[in-house]
Amino acid sequence: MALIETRGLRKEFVVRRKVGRLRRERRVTAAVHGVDLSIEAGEMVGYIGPNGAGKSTTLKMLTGVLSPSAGEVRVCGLRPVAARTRLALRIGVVFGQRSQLWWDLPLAESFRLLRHVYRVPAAEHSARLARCRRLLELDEFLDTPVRQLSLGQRMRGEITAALLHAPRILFLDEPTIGLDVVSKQSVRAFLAELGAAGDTTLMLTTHDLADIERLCRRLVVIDHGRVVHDGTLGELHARYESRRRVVAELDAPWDGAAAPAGTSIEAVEADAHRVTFALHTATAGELIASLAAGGALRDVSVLEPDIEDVVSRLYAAPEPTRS
Ligand SMILES: Nc1ncnc2c1ncn2[C@@H]1O[C@H](COP(=O)(O)OP(=O)(O)OP(=O)(O)O)[C@@H](O)[C@H]1O
Repeated sequence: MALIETRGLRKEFVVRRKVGRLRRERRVTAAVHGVDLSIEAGEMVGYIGPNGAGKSTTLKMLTGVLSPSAGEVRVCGLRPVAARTRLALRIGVVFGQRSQLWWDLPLAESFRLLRHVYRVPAAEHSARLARCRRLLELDEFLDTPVRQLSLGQRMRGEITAALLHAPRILFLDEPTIGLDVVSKQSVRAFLAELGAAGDTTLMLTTHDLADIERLCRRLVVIDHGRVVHDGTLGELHARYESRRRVVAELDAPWDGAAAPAGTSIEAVEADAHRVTFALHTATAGELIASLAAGGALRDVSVLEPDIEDVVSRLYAAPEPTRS
């Protein structure tokens, strides 16, 4: 059985709306609308979607915070709500809004308390903590009360806290939100190493697609509570016909000729000295050879398809074209 398994997972919320001065209307909305997921041990899965798509609601059901309205869910073979305490020993959770640290205590004290909460043998605990201290560079603020930590420092503390009991799955809800560039890179590098080691399964939600590019081979996209894509980033690019591009810098202005076979022209800039080609069936090599044969080629760069671009097209796609 997969480590995370859902079938027809659904969550409805009752929303009460004021209508006129006295009346209240009661409406049921489905935040998660029949999600099927199967995630194997060791996978690193990005769970993305526009605002209000149902990402956090799904994570809450997977971690036992919310009970589903319908459908089946098993995480580490357990029903999350019914077996919440047992599940807590097998999963780690980092939800940006909620802290598992003690606000008034130094970070190191929170880690010490968590060792007792999870009953982790001292030697194992200190080995894991030492690794996080080194990789997440915690030492300079270990003795600082949590309330005085910067967001980036606290997030590094939260990730450590979630890992000290060696969970099989780490769930992260927006782990890099609000962090500066350096902290983002440090968190991503750490999670990449954690995932590469293969013994922790990662599932993360994010609006920062650089997180996905860096960390996740598999991408599950949800919109209006339904899964609209489940596959690799490469498959997403193929499905939305993302193209590699070649930017050619020319000695002489582009003379307006047709694009070489298997390519199209996307932009002509810098007084026609810079031309951007999209590759359809031609390879970059064929295009460059053809331009070089024309004589005026000074420099080229090849641009990989842009994840922001393909995801914004996916979010904007009308309902029927999604699968
Ligand atoms: N407790 C609640 N009561 C009523 N509606 C809710 C509740 N929690 C979430 N919703 C609604 O369910 C939908 C999905 O919300 P959810 O927080 O799961 O989205 P999300 O994909 O995580 O969004 P974001 O990217 O903005 O965090 C939204 O329309 C939201 O307003």
